[in-house]
Amino acid sequence: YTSEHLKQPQKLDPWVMVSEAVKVVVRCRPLNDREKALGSDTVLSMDPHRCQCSIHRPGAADEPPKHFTFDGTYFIDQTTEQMYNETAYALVEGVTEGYNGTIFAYGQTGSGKSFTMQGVSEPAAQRGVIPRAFEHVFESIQCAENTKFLVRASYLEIYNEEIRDLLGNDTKQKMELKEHPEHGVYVRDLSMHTVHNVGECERIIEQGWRNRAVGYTLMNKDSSRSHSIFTIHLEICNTGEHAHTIIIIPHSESRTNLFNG
Ligand SMILES: Nc1ncnc2c1ncn2[C@@H]1O[C@H](COP(=O)(O)OP(=O)(O)OP(=O)(O)O)[C@@H](O)[C@H]1O
Repeated sequence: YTSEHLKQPQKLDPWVMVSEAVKVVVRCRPLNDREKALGSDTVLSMDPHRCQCSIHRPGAADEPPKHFTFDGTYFIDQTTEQMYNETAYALVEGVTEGYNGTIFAYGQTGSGKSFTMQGVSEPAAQRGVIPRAFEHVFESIQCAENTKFLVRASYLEIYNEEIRDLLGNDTKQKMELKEHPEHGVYVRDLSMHTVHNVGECERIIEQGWRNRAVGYTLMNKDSSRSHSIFTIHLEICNTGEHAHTIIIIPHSESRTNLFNG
């Protein structure tokens, strides 16, 4: 977080919510060119061993910093590779064993959600959580013996509190949210697409990305209204178990090609 974020303290409140099933990690991005040009201070420091981050009030050197503790802290010099290996790896591995898992990126516009989730192709250590999860799932499937997997993907967008199927025949159609007594909340008639390899996953996510509502990159009221959920559903044949991982993809129209852009 930079001094600009501190001007909106309500953005900092709901951080600490840790239980056995939920892990919260925080990542700090470097100052961007605009912030450097404005002469902004870096107000955050991190102690990775204590998983603690400290925020200093800009221009108040005498004031003690405020400390917040997380399950993991990633400062500007740490990579998505490191973060994936330490936080996401076990969750995705669990999915291939029949557990559900969710990776959720939360943060103010421009804070680095897309950078972390979709990532960049170069350097390789900064490839995103999503392409890493695809590779991880298909590698695990190939290594599994005596087990067959059916992998399907769905992709929806919530915009202005309306749900749309980004991979459906009519991507403008408003979808209905339903609740099943056993399986919980689901979107009726959401399309599911079988995928056989990483390349197919990447193509399908690109296709959905192009179908998203546009015009909400800037830090304005519309930005917070758009959320999208990409889900990989894994059906494991020999046990009859069903599992799925849900990956929330942050909104951004600035990246036209998720994996090569
Ligand atoms: N860890 C990082 N290292 C280097 N650059 C980063 C890092 N995190 C983010 N950036 C850069 O900061 C800018 C904003 O990041 P990004 O687009 O990921 O934000 P966002 O949270 O997805 O924003 P929005 O909600 O508006 O879509 C981008 O130019 C991105 O490349």
